[in-house]
Amino acid sequence: MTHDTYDVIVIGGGPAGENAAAYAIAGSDRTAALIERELVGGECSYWACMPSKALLRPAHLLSAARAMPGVSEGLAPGGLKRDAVYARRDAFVSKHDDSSQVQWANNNGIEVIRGSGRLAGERLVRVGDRTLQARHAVVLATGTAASIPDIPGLRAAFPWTSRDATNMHELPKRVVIVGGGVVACECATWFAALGADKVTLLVRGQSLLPKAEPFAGERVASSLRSHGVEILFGTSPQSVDRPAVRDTGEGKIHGGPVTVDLGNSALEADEIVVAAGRAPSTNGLGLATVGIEEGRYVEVDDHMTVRGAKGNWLYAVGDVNGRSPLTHMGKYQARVCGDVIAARAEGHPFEDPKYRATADLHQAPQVVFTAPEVASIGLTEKAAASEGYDVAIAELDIAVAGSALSRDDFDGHAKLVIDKKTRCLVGATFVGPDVGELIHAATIAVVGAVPLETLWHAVPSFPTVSEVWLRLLESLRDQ
Ligand SMILES: Cc1cc2nc3c(=O)[nH]c(=O)nc-3n(C[C@H](O)[C@H](O)[C@H](O)COP(=O)(O)OP(=O)(O)OC[C@H]3O[C@@H](n4cnc5c(N)ncnc54)[C@H](O)[C@@H]3O)c2cc1C
Ligand SMILES: NC(=O)c1ccc[n+]([C@@H]2O[C@H](COP(=O)([O-])OP(=O)(O)OC[C@H]3O[C@@H](n4cnc5c(N)ncnc54)[C@H](O)[C@@H]3O)[C@@H](O)[C@H]2O)c1
Repeated sequence: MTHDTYDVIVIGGGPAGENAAAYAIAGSDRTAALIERELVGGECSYWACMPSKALLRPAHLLSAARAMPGVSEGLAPGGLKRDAVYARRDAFVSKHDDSSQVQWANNNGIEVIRGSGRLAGERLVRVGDRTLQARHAVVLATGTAASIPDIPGLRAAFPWTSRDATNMHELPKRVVIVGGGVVACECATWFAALGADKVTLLVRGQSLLPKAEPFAGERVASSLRSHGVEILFGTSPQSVDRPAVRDTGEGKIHGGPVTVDLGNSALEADEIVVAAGRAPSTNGLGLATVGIEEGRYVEVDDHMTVRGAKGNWLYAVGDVNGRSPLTHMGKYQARVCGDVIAARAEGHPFEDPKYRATADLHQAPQVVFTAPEVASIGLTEKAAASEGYDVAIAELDIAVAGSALSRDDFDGHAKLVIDKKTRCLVGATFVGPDVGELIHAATIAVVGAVPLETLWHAVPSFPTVSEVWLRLLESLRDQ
């Protein structure tokens, strides 16, 4: 057995782990090991953000082209060319070859160790038959995995998860999706756009995207329906039956037809996709060896230090801490974490705001790449009320010169949530084509605590979709 010592050991080489390692040793002679059991780059690069957005973008472009006189007439008949879309997606996931990310790590002084890492006591990590010792810090960045609900027959039916849906090579003609959250809505969008005959969403609640402003879920539902997607609210599978299950590989149809019992009725499909949330990848991580409970999100303070572990050497960043399961917020936490590790290692004070994650709980932006897109930052009206804010609301359809020019069928809606006491935004939501590009202005207004009186002087260019800001501010002039 060999013992190796590093200044920093990171378990999990997704976007959060990579950034924590890089920031913790940047500009120093500290050493870092990054332990990864699959591919460096993590879920985001190969099975989540990148492939899903690569599948969705062609659908958005085709829809915009179809709505534009002078362009639509020149389009070839039929829909998207599936093989070309898959080929571009495969390029974005580097055909599941992580050598360029390993090269990036090496160029930044990080040693990549292949294998499954687990804690073995204070500052000790086991990987294979090696025991590694950390001088300064161990960072947990192991992410999450898809949850499979405990529905009789579901697991045995070998359902698709988001890994298969994002890496699909075969299109199930009839597909049932369990869930009504972000993954379910994005998946339904690309299945319909790529030519599935029947897409059915089984939503146990009464709305899509329940964490967003209600109008967002309503607009996405109405658009999905207009593309032939059936949405069954208040519905959860009672049991699932698939007599012929085959391990055909990722993104290939996993056997014969699936029957989903809905209680009063049954549905038959060629594939069932589970999009019912995520669970933290902490089982087998050895948390018990340092007194932390396994199988739960790892709780951290704002420095990303794990609560309950003595001695300020154990950190957790990204999805595994459950604070804000988005790539950009995991990377933000990783930058904070890396800077804190560096400051502690060098004996510097770390009182400055850059050493504390303050934006990931209530000031996180998110773009859901459905058609229409849903872009939001901060608190919804309901969340602001439950946080005790007395709020003013500005809300209107996005109907400005810029939107009319961008596409003939532009249909969008915007809402601002303003704290009456400070006259600053605490939340904003935009729904419409390409509104993802509007959200950073709102993020700056929320995080920068820019009062309405100052925002008035931030004049949007004519004719852009951003002119909606002027309309929203005008609607607040008497409040
Ligand atoms: C379908 C889908 C689409 C998404 N789209 C977006 C999007 O558009 N934008 C966005 O911001 N977010 C999106 N997300 C969320 C995003 O993928 C996650 O927030 C992000 O991947 C979290 O990064 P992470 O580094 O914390 O974890 P991960 O990316 O999950 O990486 C964790 C890594 O740790 C490794 N690992 C786990 N346990 C061990 C161990 N014991 N030893 C060694 N290695 C281990 C894993 O193999 C993995 O590589 C999407 C998620 C899904 C499912
Ligand atoms: N564009 C993006 O930013 C993006 C895209 C995809 C995923 N993500 C992130 O990835 C994470 C996972 O997304 P998700 O959609 O899987 O989770 P989610 O929490 O957004 O949605 C889960 C859905 O599954 C349903 N569900 C849960 N258990 C169920 C059960 N037993 N039976 C029936 N339905 C059940 C819930 O009611 C909910 O509708 C989220 O944090 C999301 O923000 C982000």
